[in-house]
Amino acid sequence: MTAAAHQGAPVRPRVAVLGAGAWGSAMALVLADAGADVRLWARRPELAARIGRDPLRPQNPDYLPGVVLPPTVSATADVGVALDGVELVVLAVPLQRLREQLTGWAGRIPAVPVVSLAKGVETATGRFATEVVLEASGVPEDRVVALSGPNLAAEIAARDPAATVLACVDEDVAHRVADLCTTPVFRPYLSTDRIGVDIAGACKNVVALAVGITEGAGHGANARAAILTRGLAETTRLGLALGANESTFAGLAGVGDLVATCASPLSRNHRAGIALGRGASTAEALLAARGTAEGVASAPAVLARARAAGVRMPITVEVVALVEGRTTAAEGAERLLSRTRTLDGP
Ligand SMILES: NC(=O)C1=CN([C@@H]2O[C@H](COP(=O)(O)OP(=O)(O)OC[C@H]3O[C@@H](n4cnc5c(N)ncnc54)[C@H](OP(=O)(O)O)[C@@H]3O)[C@@H](O)[C@H]2O)C=CC1
Ligand SMILES: O=C(CO)COP(=O)(O)O
Repeated sequence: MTAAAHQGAPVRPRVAVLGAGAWGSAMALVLADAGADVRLWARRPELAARIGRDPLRPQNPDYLPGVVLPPTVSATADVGVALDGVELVVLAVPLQRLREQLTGWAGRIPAVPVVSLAKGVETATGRFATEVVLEASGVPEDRVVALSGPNLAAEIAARDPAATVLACVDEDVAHRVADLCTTPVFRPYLSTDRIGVDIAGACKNVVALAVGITEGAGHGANARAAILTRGLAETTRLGLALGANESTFAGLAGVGDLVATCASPLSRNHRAGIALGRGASTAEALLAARGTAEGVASAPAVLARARAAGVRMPITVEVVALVEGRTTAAEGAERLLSRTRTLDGP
């Protein structure tokens, strides 16, 4: 027994956050505020060193400039150190890099709940985030949790109030994770629709690109609302075809995240979309995003998955054509407006 436990001091749970970008660092802050000792893994040793330079005031200037993390967050570039003795693992690696990281960590992830933060579709396989986690880590489905919702990292790091969804086929596991990350300003809701939450998160980045494109092309609030709403309709259609619950798309991970991402200048996908709408190339738009804009790589994979399932996603079709340099924003808008009349709803 430790000296602290002898003296009756509460033992803080230990958790690992693997990935020290904006979202991993912001979630490290949430988990520490909720009472955990957090090991934040950075892939670059120099970033781990920079985060921990003043251990009483850890900071990640690369991704959350100006934010002082709680002193119960420590950074390391050694994944073994990060994972030692933890009761929760949080994966905060961008989706296109997730499989290679998980493969490298094979056999090292302890038998605890594993939370996936990524929002996207793997280009090579068409797999959504928790599908990649299941395949690449071997962690059983009843321990894999998708966390998604309107959660712009900079606002979370500023301790502005937010809500999120924790989805796991085993609701008790989602409850356990919620116990570890609930704070006075961060409120998780629970779901058992893991795949629905994943689909909602991946597709909202594509819709955020489309809304940004509309904005960058100079169109107003009516056009943006139409793209957001019809983007949600096609996302819901894909979700239903892939076995998700319709209610997920009306919830925080669906419409909630769309509203936040499509309205906020903090969203990297939104910023990339605005650049594309103004005529920038995809490479220029990715620079304008200033961070990971998952929608750009994910859009073709979403479309491939939709086509395989026989689902129409006309907005995604136009985003893909623009990202691949095969059309302009104006031509895309014209095609969307002249489509055969259809019913409203998914
Ligand atoms: N930021 C946000 O507001 C939110 C993000 N998300 C999702 O979270 C996920 C992570 O995004 P976020 O933290 O914002 O990303 P950032 O752009 O802030 O950070 C990128 C992270 O990816 C790492 N990285 C880059 N290349 C590789 C590689 N080859 N292998 C492993 N790691 C690599 C970077 O490490 P290094 O510094 O060493 O290059 C860094 O930790 C995304 O799927 C995103 O959609 C979800 C909700 C909110
Ligand atoms: O997912 C997010 C907010 O919920 C972050 O959006 P971006 O990746 O577009 O910045």
